[in-house]
Amino acid sequence: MAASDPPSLPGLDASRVPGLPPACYYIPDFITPDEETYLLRKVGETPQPKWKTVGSGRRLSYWGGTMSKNSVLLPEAMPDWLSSFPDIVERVDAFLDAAAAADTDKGKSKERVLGINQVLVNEYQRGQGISPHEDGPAFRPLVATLSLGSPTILDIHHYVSPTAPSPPMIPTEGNEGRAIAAVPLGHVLLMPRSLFILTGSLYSSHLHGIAARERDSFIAPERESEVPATAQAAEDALPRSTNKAKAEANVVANASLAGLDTLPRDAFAYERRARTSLTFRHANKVLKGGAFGLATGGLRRT
Ligand SMILES: O=C(O)CCC(=O)C(=O)O
Ligand SMILES: [Fe+2]
Repeated sequence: MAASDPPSLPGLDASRVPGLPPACYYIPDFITPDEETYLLRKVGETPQPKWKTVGSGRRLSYWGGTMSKNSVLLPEAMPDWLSSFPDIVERVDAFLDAAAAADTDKGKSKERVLGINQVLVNEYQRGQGISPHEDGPAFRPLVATLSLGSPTILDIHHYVSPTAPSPPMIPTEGNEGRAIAAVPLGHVLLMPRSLFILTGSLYSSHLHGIAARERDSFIAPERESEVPATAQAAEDALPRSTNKAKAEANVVANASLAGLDTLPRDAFAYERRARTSLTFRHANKVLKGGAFGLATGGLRRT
């Protein structure tokens, strides 16, 4: 597999988010509540100088190394809290290897499907988001994101062709001026402890972002069958959402994978709390020679 080829993950077919371009996958409860608490505590212990504040105040930190100006990873050892207990880096890598190995050809390959060499931690306070962006060609076109602390909704955006007739657009930031459609292509509900995997054309020719807002409302896509009569009692017990709430709610493409399809098709809302995400990825170019290479290679830290 060339570094730029999206992997095939046949073992994850049942977790593929329907109704979106190829491909993204949603795995609920990838870690336990105890592991979530532990990881949040360790992120909270991050020394101040390791944080970088960006955008509307969101903080981020890099583990495993930082990228040089010319997109080369300047490697550093992964901390124990990501590599030993919990063995989260190995767990994500092994999970993806197993998903690819369901395809017999790929099973013979010794190369890891992702081969995590960097973990990006994003910490969002209530109301903060991340503007639509691509993760870019410096990384293998497969990323896995673990969510901690609060649910959120991730939006998938698409570019509009410059010849499209007066499309509604949103301002672009660093996307070579390409216009982005104002209305996202789709939404994915990211619950705490879930793993979200983004690859293929969703990685390489779409954008993703999180709207800066304090509450999210969402609804499952239309279902083929109506709620069966036997579910009526359960349905009556729940507050019904108004038509207005339904019209304003984000239709979340992974509703069935997140277990929402067992509920009446109502609009749900929640207040966002602080959320931390851990994004596992593979930088394609890594500086060889560690500190020596750094001293002699003339690479500058970003
Ligand atoms: O917080 C997330 O789930 C997404 C983070 C992200 O897309 C990024 O940092 O590139
Ligand atoms: Fe991203």
